Amino acid sequence: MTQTLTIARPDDWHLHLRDGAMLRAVLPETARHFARAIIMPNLVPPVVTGAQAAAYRDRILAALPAGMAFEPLMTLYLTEDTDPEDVAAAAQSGLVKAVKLYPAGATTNSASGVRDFNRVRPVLEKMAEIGLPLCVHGEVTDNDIDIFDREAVFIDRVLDPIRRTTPGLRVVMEHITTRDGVDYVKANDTDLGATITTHHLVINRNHILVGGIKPHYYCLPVAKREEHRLALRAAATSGDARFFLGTDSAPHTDANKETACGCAGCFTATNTLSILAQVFEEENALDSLEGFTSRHGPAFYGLPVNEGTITLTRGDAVNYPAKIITGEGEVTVFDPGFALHWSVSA
Ligand SMILES: NC(=O)N[C@@H](CC(=O)O)C(=O)O
Ligand SMILES: [Zn+2]
Ligand SMILES: [Zn+2]
Repeated sequence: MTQTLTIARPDDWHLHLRDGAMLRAVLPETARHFARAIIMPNLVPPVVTGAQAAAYRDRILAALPAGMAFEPLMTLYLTEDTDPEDVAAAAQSGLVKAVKLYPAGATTNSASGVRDFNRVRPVLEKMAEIGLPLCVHGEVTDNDIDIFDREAVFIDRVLDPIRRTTPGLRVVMEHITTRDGVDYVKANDTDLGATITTHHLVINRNHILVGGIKPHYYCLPVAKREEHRLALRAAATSGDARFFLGTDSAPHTDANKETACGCAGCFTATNTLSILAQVFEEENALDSLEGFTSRHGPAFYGLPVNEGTITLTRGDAVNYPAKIITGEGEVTVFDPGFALHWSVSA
């Protein structure tokens, strides 16, 4: 018997599209299945102003192949020089749906991020006033904090104080990787949500390191112990609307991944929905998949659920390319380590 599942067309609430030739190559991988995505602003130079976001949005739409529909939901990269009035104008025009906080040095292209959180206080207060969400890369950057502890320490030292001193600020904890992140979200009823990636539901830190180093499993925040992966799977499949899909699909060329100092990021746009269907099936939670991929995110952002649908069909092994060819070089598609058997059709 063929099993099928039709759900509202998904959105991706955390996506890296890059620019130029890379953008042209990776955009169709997302637009094939997703109606909208929150577009991360960590280009070089970063997307800081409303004018830069408008120009980036135009470049994304120009890169979209004919016949494909996709709506980029733009974000601004928060710096210590960000002008609260520029943020407010970009939000009020409908162009910008969130502001992204990168602690300086935490991840790819975060050098222009925030060092002194007091300096962005006026922007955060303006955002709380107008209801514009803050998307947070939640890791401290202190040298003396172990990389596997950086998310939990960020929650205590940075995130919780920001939320306490900025009542009404709506926050998305991006790509949570720990039980601590799950618990923090669950302990707070209002103004807080979290995205969970596809790859953090599949890999733990052993996958990166056991049997040889696997650069294509290296991302930030780095995958943690198995108990944390299980906490993420429980949260994603629970039906709790505070948790929603942000793939964090983050293309880097193989040359930049397979090297002595490799870039962080997993490229999952191509096979995310097949992987997620399998994860939710394994957790006996296929009826919660639509909430995670298509309903909880729009609810948090105050946007309508997409009208279109996609259908997932369980059948023979699904074929997907091992690599995407781009004008900058090849990009390896995330390998979940098991055969996939849910295919996607529009
Ligand atoms: N997740 C990653 O490992 N990398 C992202 C940046 C980010 O989301 O932190 C990237 O832009 O490559
Ligand atoms: Zn990040
Ligand atoms: Zn990211």
